[in-house]
Amino acid sequence: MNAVEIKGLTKVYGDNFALQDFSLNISRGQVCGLIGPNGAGKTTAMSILATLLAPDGGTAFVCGHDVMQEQAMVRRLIGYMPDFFGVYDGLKATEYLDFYAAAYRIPMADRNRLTQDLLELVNLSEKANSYVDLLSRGMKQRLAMARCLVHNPEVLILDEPASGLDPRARAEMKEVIRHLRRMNKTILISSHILPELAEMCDSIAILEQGRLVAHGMVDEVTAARQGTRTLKVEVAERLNELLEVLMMKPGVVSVDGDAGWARVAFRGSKAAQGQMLREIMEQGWTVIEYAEIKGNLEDAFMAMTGEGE
Ligand SMILES: Nc1ncnc2c1ncn2[C@@H]1O[C@H](COP(=O)(O)OP(=O)(O)OP(=O)(O)O)[C@@H](O)[C@H]1O
Repeated sequence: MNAVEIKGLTKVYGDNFALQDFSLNISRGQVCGLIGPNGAGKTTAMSILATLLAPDGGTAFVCGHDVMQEQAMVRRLIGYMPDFFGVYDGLKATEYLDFYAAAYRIPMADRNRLTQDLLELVNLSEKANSYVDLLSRGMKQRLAMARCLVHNPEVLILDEPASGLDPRARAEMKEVIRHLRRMNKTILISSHILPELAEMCDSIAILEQGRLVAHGMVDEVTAARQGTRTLKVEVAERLNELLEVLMMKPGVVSVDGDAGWARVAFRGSKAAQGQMLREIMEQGWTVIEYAEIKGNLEDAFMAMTGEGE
């Protein structure tokens, strides 16, 4: 049985598909990186898995339990770290963890040891008596990570745990995640920072506009992406309409718009690339620039997920 089984998940807001027929399996003990640009649907997928949001279609199971039908069970099995969270003023780090441990009904006699162990795990022991609102951002993120571990969950759902951290704080966060991996936790972790995720993940799933565009072991996805080129298509007018048209063209993997130009992830022959240019010109666009954005693999990944320039 997979630790996470997502099948055909769909979530619609008005006429915007936050998730469209999204399927993903994660085996036990695996670390899966969920990559995508802003608005791709990562938080939506994670909120559904965390039982906090109902999908409009599809199913999701955590260790065989249905997130819609067996919410209490699923909540015991998961540790969820949201992308935004608050900390309480006037609580020290130990009190903060103790509060959450009490909420999970951990016996009082065990809580002292538990909070100490968790603080050690996230390398915050020396801040045990510091007020949480006075901790640095990186420390708060690590404390939040400790918080989602109080009930020793099987599966961790970490929504951009490294966002906004400086390189040193990111490295510390990575170390914590490596440690959790060694503890055989199943982890779904989202990020914009693919190279960092690739290092610590077994598999990678790439979401674009609510759809899964690639999924596999890190090496497989990396190899498959090597055949993908990023094209710059600059037009004089009607960019938004062009984005929609391009999305329908053969070979186009994803599209997003920038200041006056479209960034197109394209997989296909040079002839197909030329054909695409001919078609958009025939459809009335004045194309100012049509060029391949060169870069290394990491740049290509970043471009694919809307982060590259
Ligand atoms: N409550 C909501 N009401 C309306 N639209 C929403 C709501 N929540 C999310 N969306 C839309 O759903 C899409 C997916 O959003 P989501 O937050 O899941 O993306 P994301 O990949 O987590 O992005 P980010 O990297 O910015 O956190 C976006 O287009 C977003 O605007």
